[in-house]
Amino acid sequence: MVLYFIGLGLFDEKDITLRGLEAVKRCKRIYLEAYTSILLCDKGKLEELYGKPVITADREMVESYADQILEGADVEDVALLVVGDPFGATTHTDIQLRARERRIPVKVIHNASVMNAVGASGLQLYRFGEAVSIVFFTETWRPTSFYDKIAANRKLGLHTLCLLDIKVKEPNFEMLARGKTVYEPPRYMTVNTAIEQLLEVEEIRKEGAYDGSTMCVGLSRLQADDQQIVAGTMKELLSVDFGAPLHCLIIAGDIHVVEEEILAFYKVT
Ligand SMILES: C[S@@+](CC[C@H](N)C(=O)[O-])C[C@H]1O[C@@H](n2cnc3c(N)ncnc32)[C@H](O)[C@@H]1O
Repeated sequence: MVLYFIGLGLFDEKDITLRGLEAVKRCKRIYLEAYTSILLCDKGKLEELYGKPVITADREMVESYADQILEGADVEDVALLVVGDPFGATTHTDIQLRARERRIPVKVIHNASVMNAVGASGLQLYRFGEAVSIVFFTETWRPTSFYDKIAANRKLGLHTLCLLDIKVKEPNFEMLARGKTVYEPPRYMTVNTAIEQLLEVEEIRKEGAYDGSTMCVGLSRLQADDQQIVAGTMKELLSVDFGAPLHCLIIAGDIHVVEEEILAFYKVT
């Protein structure tokens, strides 16, 4: 029997591949990785399409309770559905390794992923450096490891794909202090917040990795009918409304003449 990792694609229930759908129909148990799906996927619509129940697996379950998912996968097919591509920016290494240890065959059914932001932006894959994640700053936690990576990329003239934070299952700390566990609604980082944070870090580090005049491309809701791709300087993009989730950002390095022509179509108006 098989443990399937099945990509759901970038937007809604219609983006699963035919190969993915056939595999889902064979599976006895279907788990949905909750992390990005909370913002994008209507579990009810998936269940209607598949004609069977779908179990939400939060990150904790996927990472720490992989055994629950694997239980019985040696006698029946089990699927783990992941928004985007199963291995796009997350590798699910732990559950894969445990499946292999138990000699459960693993099959991956790929799909479109946030990595398609590269092509969608008109910038060229081979001119990209290391991707970074930008997480929400809090009063006490303002990690800036992305700064050095962006600086290194830009020194080499390379573009940087920035994945933006999603907060799921975040406890309300006031309630926690009163002994009650209540979760905040899920939230996602906008292109605007990402740029504000980036500029704040540049203001502190002052190493000139980028500034308000650095060319960027903001992308939101890729694959949706109302997807947005807008090119402009950091300062210009600050006032663009990118709409509903999800968002990501590309910080351009040196822009090739062909890339320039495509970016002109996406230029902020
Ligand atoms: C961990 S990554 C993506 C993982 C997913 N497995 C994949 O392959 O796309 C999640 C981040 O990618 C970006 N992202 C995902 N889907 C997107 C979309 N449709 N449009 C714009 N950005 C997206 C957001 O910044 C989001 O926080």
